[in-house]
Amino acid sequence: MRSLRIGALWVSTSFRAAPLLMVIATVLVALRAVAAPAQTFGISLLVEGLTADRSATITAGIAIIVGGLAVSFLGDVVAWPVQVTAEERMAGRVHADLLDVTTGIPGLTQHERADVSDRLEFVRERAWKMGVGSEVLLWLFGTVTNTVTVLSLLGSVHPVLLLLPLLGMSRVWSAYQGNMREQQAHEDTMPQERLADRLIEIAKDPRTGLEVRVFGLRRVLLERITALQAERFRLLVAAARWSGKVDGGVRLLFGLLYAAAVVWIVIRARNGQQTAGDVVLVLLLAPQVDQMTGGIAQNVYWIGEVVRSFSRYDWLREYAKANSWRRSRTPAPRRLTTGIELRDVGFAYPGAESAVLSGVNLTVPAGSAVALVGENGAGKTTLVKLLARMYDPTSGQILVDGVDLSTIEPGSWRAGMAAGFQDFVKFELIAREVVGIGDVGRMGDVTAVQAAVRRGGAESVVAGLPRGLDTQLGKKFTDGVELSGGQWQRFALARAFMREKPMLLLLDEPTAALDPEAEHRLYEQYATAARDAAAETGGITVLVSHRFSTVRMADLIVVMHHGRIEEVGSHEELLAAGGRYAELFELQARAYR
Ligand SMILES: Nc1ncnc2c1ncn2[C@@H]1O[C@H](COP(=O)(O)OP(=O)(O)OP(=O)(O)O)[C@@H](O)[C@H]1O
Repeated sequence: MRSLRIGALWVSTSFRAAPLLMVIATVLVALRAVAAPAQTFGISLLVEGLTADRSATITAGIAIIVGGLAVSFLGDVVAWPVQVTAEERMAGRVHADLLDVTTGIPGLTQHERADVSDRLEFVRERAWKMGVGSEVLLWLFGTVTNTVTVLSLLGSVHPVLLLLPLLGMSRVWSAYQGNMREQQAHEDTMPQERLADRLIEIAKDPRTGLEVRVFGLRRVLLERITALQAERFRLLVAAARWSGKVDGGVRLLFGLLYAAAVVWIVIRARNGQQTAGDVVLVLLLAPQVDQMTGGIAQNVYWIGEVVRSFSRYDWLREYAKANSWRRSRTPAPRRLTTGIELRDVGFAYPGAESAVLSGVNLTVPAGSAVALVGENGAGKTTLVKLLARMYDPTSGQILVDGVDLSTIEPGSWRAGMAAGFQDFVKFELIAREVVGIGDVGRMGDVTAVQAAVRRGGAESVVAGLPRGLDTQLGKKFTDGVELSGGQWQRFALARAFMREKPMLLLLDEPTAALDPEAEHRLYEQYATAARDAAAETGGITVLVSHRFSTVRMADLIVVMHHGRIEEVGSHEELLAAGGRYAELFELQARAYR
């Protein structure tokens, strides 16, 4: 059942990529596959006509030879460009499909589970092999047509000769076994390959270059990479040796049988049991059989690769379907009336044994700004990710105006959300796009982009760019401008402020690269605007910061400790309570005095 589905996926993807071209290519391939054996048959007719002096047979023979030649010529001229274009379309289609399926998965679980992310990586890396699917499909069709024609001709001379292609198939078997072994070796050495690649990246990436040099890691990295590669090559070479030996033996055996068949048919002809035309036919067809089985043997690898690639792609589609949160259909509310409530929320990262959050109970009223504080690893970012619904809680519920977040359609929930993170992405685009993508629908609206730049405090950065908002950012481009960490961060903030009145604004240390004063100014400015917007939409702001001068501006401060909520209240309430918050606040205040 699954193999049928994979076969159908292969054929349908090929024809969907270039329908007309594939139909033309299929017809041409069929004609070419029949042309060579037909010409051989024409030659045997010609010989027979000449030896028996039958002009009708001679004419038929010549007509078939000339027809075959014409078809081969036409096929050679037209088929090539048609096939190349179809292949290009197929490669494009496969990459687009793959990207569509992968980015369509709404959650992040697939990145957390090593087994899933390994398979995902494997699908991506080997995607180009699906891209040759149309070529292999056409080849397969041509080979089947060619085989049927050759077999009918051989069988018409003597059925025993059908053993020849049958035995030739042992070459296909040996090639298949060899390829399976080599493929297995490749899969077995994937962890070493990936680790070596990662270490190579660390060794040469300018972003890691600083630490690599400061700590003198070059030698350690090189030794690790060499050891990993040596281990990999050892396994790969062992597999290649095995298939070389088996295939060589089988080919030798086939060659001997082929020689015996030729001798046998000549003896029969001398005894008057076969005609001269038959001998010619076998002599000319035997190399074609050899070529055919050799071709199949060589291409078995590619058939296997294409089938394997499509079966991985099929797995990905099934995985995406199972993780598409299809049942989350409720549209997100357009404005919040009560707020967000976390009811006994617990969470463990996929594949992790211990819980990162447990027993989290919290009510965030609509229109309020809440700050999450706590030591490193307390679970603040994790809570933010749950609110963005990157994952669902492993226990408990998050209720949005009383509706379970896990039932809300993820796209509509995120459409009402804006976010800025500490580990923001440096999108190497044009400055105006770097900000504009914060609200794709208004990306082209220059006024909106300028307003977001103002809100994110990025005006001075834009003013310093040679072409202002039209400057290409990033050093991968010849005329691209590279920014400092803080300047990139201001752009990330501006991006977060593109959506003017979000229902949920998540700010997870998006100002960590700014100096405390700049951060304070920015939040003061932002807080006033947010209050106005919140009155209209009931929007909630969730802020994570280690700076108490910022945190104190929030309506509600949540102190987290070891994945639990320890204290909740306003700045004044928490100071008066004299708990962890008061202690941490005092520590930080003293440091600044
Ligand atoms: N993707 C992940 N997979 C497994 N564990 C994770 C993952 N991300 C974070 N953790 C673990 O979850 C715990 C909480 O991490 P989290 O990032 O939520 O803390 P945080 O309070 O935001 O810390 P910080 O102040 O350092 O940003 C940590 O112990 C961390 O090791």
